[in-house]
Amino acid sequence: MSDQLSLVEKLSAAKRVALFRPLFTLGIISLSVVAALLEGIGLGFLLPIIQQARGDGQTSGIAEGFVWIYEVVGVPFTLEYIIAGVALVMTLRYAASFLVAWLRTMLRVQYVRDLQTRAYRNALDSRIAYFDEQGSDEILNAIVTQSREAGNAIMRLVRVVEQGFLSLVYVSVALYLAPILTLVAGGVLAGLTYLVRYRLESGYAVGDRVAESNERVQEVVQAGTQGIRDVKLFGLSERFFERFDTHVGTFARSKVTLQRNQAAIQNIYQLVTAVTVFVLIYFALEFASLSLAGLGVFLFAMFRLSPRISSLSTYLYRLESDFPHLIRTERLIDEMRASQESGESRASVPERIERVEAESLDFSYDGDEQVLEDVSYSVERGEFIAFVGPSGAGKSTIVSLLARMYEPDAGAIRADGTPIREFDIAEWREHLSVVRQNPYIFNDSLAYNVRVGNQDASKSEIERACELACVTEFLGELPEGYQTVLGDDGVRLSGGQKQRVALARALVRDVDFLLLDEATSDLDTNIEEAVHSGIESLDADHGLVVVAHRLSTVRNADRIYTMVDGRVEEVGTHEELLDAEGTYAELYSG
Ligand SMILES: Nc1ncnc2c1ncn2[C@@H]1O[C@H](COP(=O)(O)OP(=O)(O)OP(=O)(O)O)[C@@H](O)[C@H]1O
Repeated sequence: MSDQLSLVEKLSAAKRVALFRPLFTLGIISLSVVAALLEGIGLGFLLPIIQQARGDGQTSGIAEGFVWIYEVVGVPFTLEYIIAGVALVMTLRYAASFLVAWLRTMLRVQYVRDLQTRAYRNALDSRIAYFDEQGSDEILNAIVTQSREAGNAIMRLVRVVEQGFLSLVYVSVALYLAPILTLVAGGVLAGLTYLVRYRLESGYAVGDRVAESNERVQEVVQAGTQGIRDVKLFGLSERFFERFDTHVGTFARSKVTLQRNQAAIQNIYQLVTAVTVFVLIYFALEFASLSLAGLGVFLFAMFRLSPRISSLSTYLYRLESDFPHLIRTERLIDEMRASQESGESRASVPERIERVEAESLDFSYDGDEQVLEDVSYSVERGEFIAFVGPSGAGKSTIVSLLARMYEPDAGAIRADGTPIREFDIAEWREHLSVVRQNPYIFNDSLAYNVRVGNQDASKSEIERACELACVTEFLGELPEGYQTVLGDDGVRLSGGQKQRVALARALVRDVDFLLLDEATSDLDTNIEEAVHSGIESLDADHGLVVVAHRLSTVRNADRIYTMVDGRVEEVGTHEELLDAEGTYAELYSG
C-alpha cells in the first residue's frame, strides 16, 4: 500500500464513512452545531454582563440582541436574569454535548458491528479460491482487529466536524469584534499547520505501519498456535518468536509514534495559540479601539478557540491514521463480495437426482498449471464409482468440483441433464455428503460433531451412523460418551478416529450422493474394510464416489477411473482393469 493518500482518496474514504447512517450522523453533527451555537450565545452573554456590571446602563452591539430576546420572552433585562439566562443556555449546551458524546459512541459501535458483520458474512459466502489466495489469517485479522481500529474513523470524523463548527463559532465572534487581529491570528495558525504537517510523518503512513504490523502479528501467532506441534518438532520456536517480536515491536513503536505526534500537535498548537493570544492582547490594547467588554469577549473567544484548533488538528491527524485500517477492511470486504460463490445461480434442485454426469472438464487452480484435462465420468444412484491414481493426479479436485468448491474452466457437470452451476449452491450441497481426508472437528461434543451433518437427526439415527462408521469401537474410551468434548480440531482423537467421526457426520445425512475423498486413509485395514462393507451394504439408494489410494477398498466399484496427470487414463471394473494390465494393474501389484 502506498505511503501517502491523495486528497481525493482521503475524501472518498471519508465519504464512505460519512455515508454510513447519514441521517444519524447528520443528527449528531446538527446537535454539535447546536452545542456550538449555544456556546457562542453563552459567550455573547459576557458582553451585557460586563456592561451591566460596570453600570453602563446602556447596551450596544451584540447585547442589543439579548435585550430584544428578553423583551420577547417578557423577562426584565437585569443582571440576575442575565445570569439565569447564561445558566439556562449553558445547561442546554452541556446537555447537547452529553447527547453528542452518547450518540457518537453508539455510531462508532454500530459502525464496527456493521464492518464486522459484513466482513464475516462475505467471508462465509466467499469462494474457497479466495481463501486459498488470501489466507485465513488476513481475513481473521480484518474481522477481529482491523475493523475495530477502522471504527474509530467514524467517531473522529464526527469530532472533526464538531470541533470545526465550534472553532467557526469562536472565529466568527472574534472576526466580528476584531477582524484584522483575527485574520493575523488565522495567518499564524495556518503557517503553523503547514510547518507541523511538513515536519511530522503523516498520520496515514504511521497508521499504515500499525495496520501492517498488526496483520503480521496475527499471521505469526496463528501459524505458531495452529502449527504448534510442527513448530516444536522442527525447532521453530525461536524463529517464530523472533518474527513475532519484530512485528510486535514495530506495532508498539508505531503506536507510540502516533500518540507522540498527536501530543506534539496538541501541545504545539496550544503553546502557539497561547502566545498568539498574549501578542493579540498587546495589539488589541495598543492599536484596536475595542471597548473593555469587547476586549474581554475577544480574549475569551481566543482562549476557547485555542484548544478547539489543537483538537481539530489532532483529530484530523488521527483520522488520517485510521484510514489504512478502514481502507484495508473495506477493500477486503469488497474483494470478498466480488468473490461470492453463489452468484446468479439460483435454480432449485430437483428433489431427487438420479444421475450426475461430468463432461470434458478442464480445470486449473491458478490459471496456469492444468490440473484436470478433458475429464468425463458419470455416476447414478445405487452405483459405486472410484477414482484412483498417483498422488497429485487430480482425484480430490474432481470431488471439489462436484461439491462446487471450485467451478470448472471448461466442460460441465450435469445432474439429470441440468448443469449444476445453475443450481442454488447451498441447495445443491444438501444433496451431497462429502468426507475429506482431513476433516475439521469442531471443539464441541461428539454428538454435536455428528449432528452437524443433519440437525434433525434423532438420537437413534446418530447412534446408527456412529455404528456404521465404527465410532462405537472407541466410544467406550471417551469419558462422557457422546457428550465428550473433542477439543480444538478434535485434538483428543487420533487421525483415524477423526475420520470416523467425519464419516458418521456424512452418513447421518439423507443424500443423493456420498463422496469419500481418502476418507478412510488413516484407518487400519480391518476397520477400513468393515467401514466400506458397511457403507456398500447400505440399502440407502445413493450414488457412491470414492477416491482411494488403497485399492482394496474399491474392488467392488461398478467403475474405476484411473487418473494420471489430470486425465482419465482408463475406466473399468477391478477385473477389467487388471486384465488390461495398465496403470491400475501396476498400482495394484505394486
Ligand atoms: N487449493 C489449491 N491451490 C492450488 N493448487 C492446488 C490446490 N489443491 C491442489 N492443487 C494442485 O492440484 C493438483 C491435483 O491435486 P489433487 O489434490 O486433486 O490430487 P490428488 O490426486 O487428490 O492427490 P493425493 O492423492 O495426493 O491427494 C496437485 O498438483 C496440487 O498441487
